[in-house]
Amino acid sequence: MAINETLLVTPAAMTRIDRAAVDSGLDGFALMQSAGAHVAAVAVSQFPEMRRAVVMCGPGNNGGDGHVAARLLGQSGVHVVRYGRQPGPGGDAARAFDICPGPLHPLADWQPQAGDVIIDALFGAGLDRPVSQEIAGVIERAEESGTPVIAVDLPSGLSGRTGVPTGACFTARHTVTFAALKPGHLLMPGRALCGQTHLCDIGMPARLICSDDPVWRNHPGLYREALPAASSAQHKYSRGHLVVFSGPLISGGAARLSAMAGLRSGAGLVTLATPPIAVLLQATHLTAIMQRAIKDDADLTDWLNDKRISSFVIGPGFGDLGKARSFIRLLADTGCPVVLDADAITAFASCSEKLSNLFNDKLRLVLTPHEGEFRRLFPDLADDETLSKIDRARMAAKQLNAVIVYKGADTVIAAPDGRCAVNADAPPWLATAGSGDVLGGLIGGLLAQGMPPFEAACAGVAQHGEAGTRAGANMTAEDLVMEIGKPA
Ligand SMILES: NC(=O)C1=CN([C@@H]2O[C@H](COP(=O)(O)OP(=O)(O)OC[C@H]3O[C@@H](n4cnc5c(N)ncnc54)[C@H](OP(=O)(O)O)[C@@H]3O)[C@@H](O)[C@H]2O)[C@H](O)CC1
Ligand SMILES: [K+]
Repeated sequence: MAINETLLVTPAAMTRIDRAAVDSGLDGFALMQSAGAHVAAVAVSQFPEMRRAVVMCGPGNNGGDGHVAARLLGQSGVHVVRYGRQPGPGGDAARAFDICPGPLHPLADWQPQAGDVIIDALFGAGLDRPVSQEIAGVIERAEESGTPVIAVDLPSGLSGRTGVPTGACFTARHTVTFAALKPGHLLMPGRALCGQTHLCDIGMPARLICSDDPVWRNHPGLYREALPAASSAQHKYSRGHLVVFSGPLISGGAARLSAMAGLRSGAGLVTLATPPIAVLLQATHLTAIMQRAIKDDADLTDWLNDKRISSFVIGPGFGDLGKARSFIRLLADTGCPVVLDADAITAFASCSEKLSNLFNDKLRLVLTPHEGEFRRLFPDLADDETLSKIDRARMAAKQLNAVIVYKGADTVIAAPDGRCAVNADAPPWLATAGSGDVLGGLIGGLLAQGMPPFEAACAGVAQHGEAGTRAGANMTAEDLVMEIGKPA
């Protein structure tokens, strides 16, 4: 018996798991009884002031969980009213319906009353189309009346695969789900529509909660063993040398944030490669970070003969898109890991194939696009509404032979071999100017210390979130940088 807190299981995979459980001799009805009991327990504990449990039941097993919850709530003295559709004969849901006393009213009859709490057991993993007009009307009434909703497995209307509603959708205060989370519980807007998600153990054996195409919640198990270990035998060059490219006079701050983040991540040295015109200005701001004046391709080619450089970050505040493209071509020839952010991503807008040819020797390219930058590079993927953010990131990673860090409140990290993680632990105040520059530098610094790209990206995203949490609301990107590398 278990839950898996780090594996994300699609609704289709969860259906296969359910089937495997029953095939292996487990009692499907017992799983449903346990699911319904967890729902009832959340209702009672979260809404002690509840006057009426309004249990809305759909035709499938999600509805079955609802009938179980209704029966248990009734037995514990809660006033229960049930709405919805009777399940077809023969299955577990029919059994749950049969043993739950009291009438089942047509859904459209529900009129909100003070003290109502809705238990939404209309659709869960089986949702495969937009909800009907009738249900959309009920959802609207629930919203207008402010009636709190507890969703069973998923808020009805939300795709558990994509995290995007198929049409109208409940907004839940709590969602009670079972055995493992689905992508839709973490991807936006799904995570917000779920409210607080409770992952409950219903007795599914741990050996069955698996996937042949795993997507993970970002967690230390993905990168812990690859983290750089400080040793007394090291000198500064052996701890890695990160180079960050600075833009012109007006936008040099972004590269400074990246450089500081790289240094705080543990890299031994960080050098800003700065256009000559901005060297003096940057020098007034820098202490531990070194500088090298780099005017053009010739300067850069000359410098790149120095084999003590370990990784590069280019893009934050860089400005000149043509220059970015030609610099990136030169960086590709070094064989070192490279992080492309901001302007370095935009530099390949609608011509991502030019980039894919440059880094196809081994995995050493990391891109950190936000939504707009991703769309610029991959307009077809961004516009394909059948794809989830996970699908998009994975396809982009494959196309470019790169690790894609598709940023947002639900940052997705994908590698070309299909490895994929969703980060859901960053505080909302990370969405602030300069925060992305910090992330790029942090990942660049971990790469400089020899971490492989997927692990460096997962660790960088996690450490970025942890630093944000320590820095607190209203932090600035400067505050964020100073929290990197501090103990949790
Ligand atoms: N994870 C577990 O271990 C357990 C999960 N349980 C619960 O089971 C549901 C999944 O149950 P399932 O019967 O597979 O699916 P649903 O109840 O979500 O949907 C049932 C059918 O509804 C139809 N459908 C789908 N979308 C719509 C829509 N928009 N409008 C109308 N009808 C819709 C569809 O059937 P059709 O024949 O009409 O196509 C669905 O098949 C899971 O979410 C958990 O709550 C178990 O109880 C315990 C174990
Ligand atoms: K539901």
